Amino acid sequence: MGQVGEESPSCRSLLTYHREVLVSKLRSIQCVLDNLLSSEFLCEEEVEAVQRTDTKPNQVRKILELAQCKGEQACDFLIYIIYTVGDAYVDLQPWLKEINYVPSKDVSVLTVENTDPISRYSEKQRREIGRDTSFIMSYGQREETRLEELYTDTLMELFNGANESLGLLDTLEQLLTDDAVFNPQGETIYVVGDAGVGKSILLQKLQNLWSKKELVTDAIFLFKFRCRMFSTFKDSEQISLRDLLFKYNCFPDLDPDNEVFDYIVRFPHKVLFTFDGYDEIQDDLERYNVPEVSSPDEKAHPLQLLTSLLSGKLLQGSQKVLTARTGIEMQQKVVKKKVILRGFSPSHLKTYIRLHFKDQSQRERVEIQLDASPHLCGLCSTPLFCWIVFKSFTHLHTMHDSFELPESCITLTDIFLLLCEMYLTRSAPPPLSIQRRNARCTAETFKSGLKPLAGFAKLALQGFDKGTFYFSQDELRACGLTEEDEALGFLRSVSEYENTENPATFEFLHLTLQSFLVAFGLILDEDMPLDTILKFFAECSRKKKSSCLPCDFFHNLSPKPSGTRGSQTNEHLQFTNLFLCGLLSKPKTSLMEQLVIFVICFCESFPMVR
Ligand SMILES: Nc1ncnc2c1ncn2[C@@H]1O[C@H](COP(=O)(O)OP(=O)(O)OP(=O)(O)O)[C@@H](O)[C@H]1O
Repeated sequence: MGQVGEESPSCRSLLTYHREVLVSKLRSIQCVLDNLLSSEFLCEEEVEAVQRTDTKPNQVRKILELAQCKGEQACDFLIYIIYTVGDAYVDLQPWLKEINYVPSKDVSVLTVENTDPISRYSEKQRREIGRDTSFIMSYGQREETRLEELYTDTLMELFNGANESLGLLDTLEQLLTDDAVFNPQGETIYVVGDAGVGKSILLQKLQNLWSKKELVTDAIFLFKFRCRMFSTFKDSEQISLRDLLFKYNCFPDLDPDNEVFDYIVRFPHKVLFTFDGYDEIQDDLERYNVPEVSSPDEKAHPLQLLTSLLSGKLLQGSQKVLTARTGIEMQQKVVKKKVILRGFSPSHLKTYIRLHFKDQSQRERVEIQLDASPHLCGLCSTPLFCWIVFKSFTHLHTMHDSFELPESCITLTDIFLLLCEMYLTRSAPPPLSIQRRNARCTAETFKSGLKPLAGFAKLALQGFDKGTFYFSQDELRACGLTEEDEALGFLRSVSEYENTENPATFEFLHLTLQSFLVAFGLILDEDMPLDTILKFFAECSRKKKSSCLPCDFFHNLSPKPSGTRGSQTNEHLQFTNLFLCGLLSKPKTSLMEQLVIFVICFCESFPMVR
């Protein structure tokens, strides 16, 4: 029997005294019925009789009557279900406090299974998010690394509204706390950082911790979005908030009464959102410039739903973490807390080296080389570049005994050339020891892999041209890329929920790689007159000064198909620009000249870059 103090009333009488509260607040009837049935307090016929009863309040009345007929233990167990499945019976938790409910020994030994749609949905999300976030995806399809084996903390600096530093965050969890909130009316935690500094991985870590219930938060639901997904909708498309949440994350099972969505609307603070890559939709937002939505039942364009969520017009009080590249400004009134990611500190870098290199001799070798090259060390503070350098080092070192990292003045272009070289040598069989000793010849590697490289360059260029980041297998084939090429590592597959409207399944490993390949393709194209490339620079710098809408240059080169929208930011063009400079710089001219001559001689073997 439930103990409610010394002179505690029986559970049976509690159900009578508090009938009104119970009738109005007991939701999730199915969970109560399932448990009363499995513990044999009710039989199948009685459960069916409840289900046949017309309204919810009448169903509750019927359950109360049945429990009271069955006796004290059945009533006790009914209250115990409400007590145990707290998530489902949120509204009745104050009532349990009011009656000072403490479960009796008799019912505590009985098993309660949580079959409530809300808890079930939360568990489903945790399972799916756990599965989706356990690996670092950028390692290509054939070589994934577990997040927990490689995730390394990075420097996270807090700022206030006046962009004054408030110091460093000690742990990832502090991101969600109220510390350093400079605008309590704001709704969004804004995380910014340069390309490749680890914004997406930070969100992935946060999501992974949540999936394992290791994140200190009240949120029982987590919805994760990549912002670029919001640009894939047609201008005229309108969807409901419900569809946005469930269709692009996961659907609640066995929820005929829409309880999950109703719960989200009633308890938004139980929801955590992560939105990655706000910079990727800046142009669309500016162009769209539409009023926000304030009703969760109203259909609207997904971009409207996004801005309404971020501002708190929809689901006010839900927690939202938004990432963007440095330089993208958000409306101050929306931001409650701002964090700038600074990449690896020297000690983080040491940890990352330890995690990355299991082989001690390789680890020591890399440490020595990094210590000797502050320039390389500086580049390695950006996790993406660090990963490329380490990955290339590991791979090329297994191919060639003599491989060392470039000693001084290594540039970003060198890093991306190294990455391409690594991918192109990947498909080669493991070298015999005699071959390993042969000197590494970068130009030969590029020549032998030029066909797929030209294909990827063409694909990258087409993507920039159309303002898309996703590619279908047909588009790959049209660029001359084979199934084997897909696995080289340049591309990774897109998560199934990110783009369900679109058959596209691939994206480049990272946008900076796409920028690099665009630059590579522009130079490789023997039909590309020099003045066009020069025009590119002029165009790019003019765009920088003016409105920062970068797509016009590409529009000039080829007309943009109707219905597509340019959403790259100027930064992607700036990266391409930077790589063009790098590839045309003196130290690289010999390699590029050899490749261009090679393309001209064997023209018919290559998918034309343009
Ligand atoms: N904290 C980290 N620990 C280990 N590796 C990391 C970390 N952060 C980033 N990386 C590596 O760097 C790569 C790029 O990181 P990420 O995609 O998160 O960058 P980003 O800041 O989101 O870049 P962008 O703005 O271009 O989207 C990851 O795929 C991973 O290999």
